[in-house]
Amino acid sequence: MSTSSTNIKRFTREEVAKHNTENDLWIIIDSRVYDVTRFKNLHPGGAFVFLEESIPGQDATDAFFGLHRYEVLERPQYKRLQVGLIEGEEPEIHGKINGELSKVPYAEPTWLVEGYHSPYFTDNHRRFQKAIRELFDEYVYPDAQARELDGKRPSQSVIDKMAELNIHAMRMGPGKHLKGLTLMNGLVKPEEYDYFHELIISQEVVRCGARGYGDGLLGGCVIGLPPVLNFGSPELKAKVVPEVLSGKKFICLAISEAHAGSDVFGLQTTATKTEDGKYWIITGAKKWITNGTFADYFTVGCKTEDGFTVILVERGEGVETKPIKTSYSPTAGTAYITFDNVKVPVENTLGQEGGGIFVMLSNFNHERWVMCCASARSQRLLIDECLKWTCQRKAFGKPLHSQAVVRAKMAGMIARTEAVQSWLENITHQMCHMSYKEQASKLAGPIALLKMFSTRCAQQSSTDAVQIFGGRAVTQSGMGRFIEHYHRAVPFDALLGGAEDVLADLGVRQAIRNMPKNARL
Ligand code: HEM
Repeated sequence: MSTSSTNIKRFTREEVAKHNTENDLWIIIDSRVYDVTRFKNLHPGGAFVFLEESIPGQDATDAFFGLHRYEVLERPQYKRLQVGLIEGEEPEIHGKINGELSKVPYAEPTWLVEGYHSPYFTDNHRRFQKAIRELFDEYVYPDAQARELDGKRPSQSVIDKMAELNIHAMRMGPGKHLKGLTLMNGLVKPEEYDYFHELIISQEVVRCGARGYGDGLLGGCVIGLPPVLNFGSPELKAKVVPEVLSGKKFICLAISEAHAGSDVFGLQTTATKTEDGKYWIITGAKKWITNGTFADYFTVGCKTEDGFTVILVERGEGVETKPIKTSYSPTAGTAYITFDNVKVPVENTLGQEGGGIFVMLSNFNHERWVMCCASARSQRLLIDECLKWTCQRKAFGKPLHSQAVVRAKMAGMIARTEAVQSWLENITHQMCHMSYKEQASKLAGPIALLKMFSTRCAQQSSTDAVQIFGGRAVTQSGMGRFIEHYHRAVPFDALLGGAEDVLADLGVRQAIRNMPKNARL
């Protein structure tokens, strides 16, 4: 036995082999030596596993990684079990390294993989991605894991950190609202900021693998603030926008109702004017409202005399929000909201009275495109998890990937993910070169079809991932915890922003409308 300069004791494998009894039991995992003599009786997997023939005093690396995620070794209570390292060896296995790109094939989009090229992303995008990833790995990822467990909304400290760098503002896309702001400590100038920068933020958020938290992290603002930005009066914007973008107040989009989801004309929440014409009186209920439980502002779709009108409501008398228990976590703050004779100044009307459909439609494209960014990136988590698992898990004496059926599932998963990202990058490029109006006329169909395609791919891949992980994909802890979470939450992706069939139909109807009158077979 020797002690290195870093004070870690070094043992030869022969020395470790002597600690091979029930009362003196050591094991080796990736060159690290663990004394599990006392721990074995507390081990969640039982004491007996340590007494099997191939374990006491021996290298248990393969046995360990067939049953545990790397993160188990990082927990402080287990780190303490390490008594030293093997002489002349260094640990090689690692879990997630903060800020780094995954080296697992297809786990990152091509533009981030060394040796590959992209016509769309510049060096500035690359520097931006690196800075965002470092920040999110350090602050967002740990908060996401903790909040998924306790169900609380994302910590204010994370929201403040993002506000400091103007990330909430950047999530609204390029535009006038960025003017004069310092973005990511000056890494990108407001006039340089484009949809590819925004795509990077939307894609990095979902790497935390916590779907409810992802929405909790001000998803409501991404869809609820644009109507204020684009259609609010200058006075209203001057009050609300800085409060929301600085993370001091929260906003959500409140359109869907128990009896009307995608069908905005079926809404029953009504807004009627007071006799003096100065106020709206709003009554009704909204359902499935992301961030609603903690929102201060509600961008509300209302039935009015002239049709459908969008009005900004501030939390106050007559507004009540109740949490809805969803298939993902309460972190998202999904709410059932009731408005009981809520009095709102008419100055809070967003856009024209009766022009609500225009307000909503102009919001849909960007909103659905953000959803595509998230869905496309989230599918890579499945690839990353499944490739690692199929390599480290041995069944019938061989790694899982030795089964052709497993490889075939992986092939589909990779092909679908790459197809979705490529189409997304193409559409993003179009957005960078089109006015908002052009985007509305030329891209509504393609974005709807991409969203439909992306979530179908995601659902197929998640079903395949469950098959690959087996029983582990249905438990909320352990090896398959991210797969379990993904599979549980993915149907939601396929609904928000319009159900798959509705979007598919929208895309094809637009194509039919654009058919040249003289085209014949
Ligand atoms: C320092 C060494 C070890 C630590 C700290 C440890 C810790 C844990 C923990 C925390 C769990 C709960 C599940 C999870 O969070 O993933 C677990 C489960 C388990 N462990 Fe270990 N373990 C160690 C070594 C081993 C070894 C060497 C074996 C096998 C030879 C083993 C077999 C199991 C089994 C069978 C389960 C149950 C797995 C399941 O429910 O899917 N463990 N262990």
